Amino acid sequence: MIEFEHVSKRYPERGDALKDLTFRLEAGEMAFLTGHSGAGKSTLLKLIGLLERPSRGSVRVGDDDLARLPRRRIPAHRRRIGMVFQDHRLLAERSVFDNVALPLVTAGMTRDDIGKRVRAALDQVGLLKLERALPLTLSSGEQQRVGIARAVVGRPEVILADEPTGNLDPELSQEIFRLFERFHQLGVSLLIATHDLDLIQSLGHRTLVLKQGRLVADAIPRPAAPEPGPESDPAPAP
Ligand SMILES: Nc1ncnc2c1ncn2[C@@H]1O[C@H](COP(=O)(O)OP(=O)(O)OP(=O)(O)O)[C@@H](O)[C@H]1O
Repeated sequence: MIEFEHVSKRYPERGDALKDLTFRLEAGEMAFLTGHSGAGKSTLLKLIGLLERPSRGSVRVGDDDLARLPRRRIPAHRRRIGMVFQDHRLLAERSVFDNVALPLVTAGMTRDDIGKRVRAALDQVGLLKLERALPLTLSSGEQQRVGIARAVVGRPEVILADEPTGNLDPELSQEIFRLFERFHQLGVSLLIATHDLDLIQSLGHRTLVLKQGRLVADAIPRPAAPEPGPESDPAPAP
């Protein structure tokens, strides 16, 4: 569960990025976050990952009020969250395996456990055969799947994705969103910031819309009505 209560975020040099946001994402829920460039999407995700702190209001993740989380528990909090970025942020000189292993190495896991977890994560994203490859030898869709494997390798409760398909064509974007839906079916909570309105519309999950830092809509989009065909044309007058 993620809960924002009257959250505002002000960057001293730029002013308000988020204004009085209140919403709740239930455990296991999948939702999209959309809005114009500069609307505050990345800032909202950063508050959940504790990469930024709110200026006002409270953010809760599970039982934790993030403002009261002791410093020593911040690494454990970050491990509950898998982050996926538009630009993958992979280490170019390290193999796919090493990139995915990184969060587990940082967490001090044993080599055996790391091997098992990394291969399971690569299997989930369909990249088991490429574990020795270097990221730059992969397509952008494959690189993004490595980024997703790295995000899920620690078995997070929450996945936050910031424009994960920003660099991908529509077919690869579909593939990435199908992967996210699979994690959703496994019980992971997901909040995905995206500009891809067609995909949002077609998938029919809850969508939060930000405009200049305010939450201006929170609803499940209905699929677009089909264009009226000839059979639905009104009968000609006799
Ligand atoms: N570290 C920062 N320091 C100062 N201002 C920032 C910082 N990060 C974001 N901002 C400002 O906060 C506002 C919201 O930015 P944010 O990146 O959250 O929007 P966004 O909706 O993710 O945009 P985009 O879709 O372009 O990524 C913008 O005006 C931006 O300039």
